[in-house]
Amino acid sequence: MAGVAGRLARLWCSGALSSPLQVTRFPALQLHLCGPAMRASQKDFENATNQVKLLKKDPGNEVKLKLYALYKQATEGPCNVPKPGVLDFINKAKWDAWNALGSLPKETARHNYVDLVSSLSASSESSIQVTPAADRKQPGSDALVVTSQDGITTITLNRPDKKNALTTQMYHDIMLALEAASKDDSAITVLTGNGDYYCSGNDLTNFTDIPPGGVEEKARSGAVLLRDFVDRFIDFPKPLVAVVNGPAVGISVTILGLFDIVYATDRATFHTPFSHLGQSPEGCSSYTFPKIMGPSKATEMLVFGKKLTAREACTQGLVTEVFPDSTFQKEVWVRLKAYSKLPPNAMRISKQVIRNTEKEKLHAINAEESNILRERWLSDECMNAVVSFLSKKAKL
Ligand SMILES: CCCCC/C=C/C(=O)SCCNC(=O)CCNC(=O)[C@H](O)C(C)(C)COP(=O)(O)OP(=O)(O)OC[C@H]1O[C@@H](n2cnc3c(N)ncnc32)[C@H](O)[C@@H]1OP(=O)(O)O
Repeated sequence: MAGVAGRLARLWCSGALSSPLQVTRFPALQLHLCGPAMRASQKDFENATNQVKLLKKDPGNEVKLKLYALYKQATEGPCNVPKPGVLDFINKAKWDAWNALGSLPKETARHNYVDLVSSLSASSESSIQVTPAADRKQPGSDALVVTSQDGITTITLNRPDKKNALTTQMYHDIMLALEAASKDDSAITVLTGNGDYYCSGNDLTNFTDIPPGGVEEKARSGAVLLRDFVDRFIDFPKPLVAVVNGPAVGISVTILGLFDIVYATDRATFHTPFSHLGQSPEGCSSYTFPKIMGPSKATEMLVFGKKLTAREACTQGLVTEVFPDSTFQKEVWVRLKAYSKLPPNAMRISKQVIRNTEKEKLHAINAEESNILRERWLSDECMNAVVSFLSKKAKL
């Protein structure tokens, strides 16, 4: 290793690697330096298919047909299915678009698809980063989108119409995404939301899916899920950043105490209405919040459900920095891209030094909070609050 590093250092100092033209003399390096503009890899393509799901603006039928045709050509080759009947308008339009690509090679179609998606992302003022290549299994549904670029793996909650409320499937998918991110080659991992909310917390309809074992069984499995979920945040080995793009509620707030950095738009609010819901704190907040902001401020939030503005949360240490909403995405991602270029092993080790002494304690607190919540979920107070929300009588 030292030999390779030394040789590279000498080459760098001699100027041999300073010009992009000269890089072509080093094929192994060229592999790492060629981006989508030169050749769209399978990873770029997969990532583009995920980016499409995050477009904010509907690109219109013509572009959607183009995307469809290029996708089919890239994955299946030239059109190979019978032409639909004239009255089957939609399928005929799709067939025509695909068929029009003739014998365009799969690789060219893949490249054109990536280019098209990239131009749409740039023009859609998406709040989501443009993100190629992610070498990972994608989650089971579109409600979570995982992308990787510039040394940053981004996990995006993508249920904007439900304010990014967390379904049971999403808890599982986030755990899988964190597991993959802990092992991938990114330096930093980000959790963020798509749309006007960061996250409205636990999806209250999760409570309606009662298994054959009844509500006790439901509460037991919920507590196991909660404990596993929070454990992943406690153990996450790399710098973990929350990009809080809007209001945050419930568990999406409590776990912020386990993040290394929390950036928030000035539009964000932080709300943990556990008493209103007949519930009790989770995500280790019964420990991290008093530690971060002192016991009485923590009590205002966790017991009395006081909603904090982003600036208040920053003053109290829960948020690292607040940005004006108009420049939030731009400023935050520029900052994170710069951080992601720092030596990843050093960052990982420094995080461990900061966090490891508390890990055991946090696991014990998580176990205790999950047990207490299991009881709370069976209480009349909690059941009434959930029924009230579901019957549209109550909102926070
Ligand atoms: C297994 C682990 C368990 C961990 C324990 C976790 C605890 C928590 O997270 S407690 C916090 C639970 N969250 C809430 O109580 C929030 C409930 N939601 C609301 O009070 C409001 O929806 C709002 C304040 C978040 C937003 O209000 P508004 O801007 O007026 O928007 P709508 O209410 O019309 O919401 C749009 C749409 O989204 C649905 N929705 C929002 N939040 C949730 C949620 N948490 N669970 C389920 N559904 C949610 C809402 O019902 C609307 O749906 P449609 O009516 O179908 O349009």
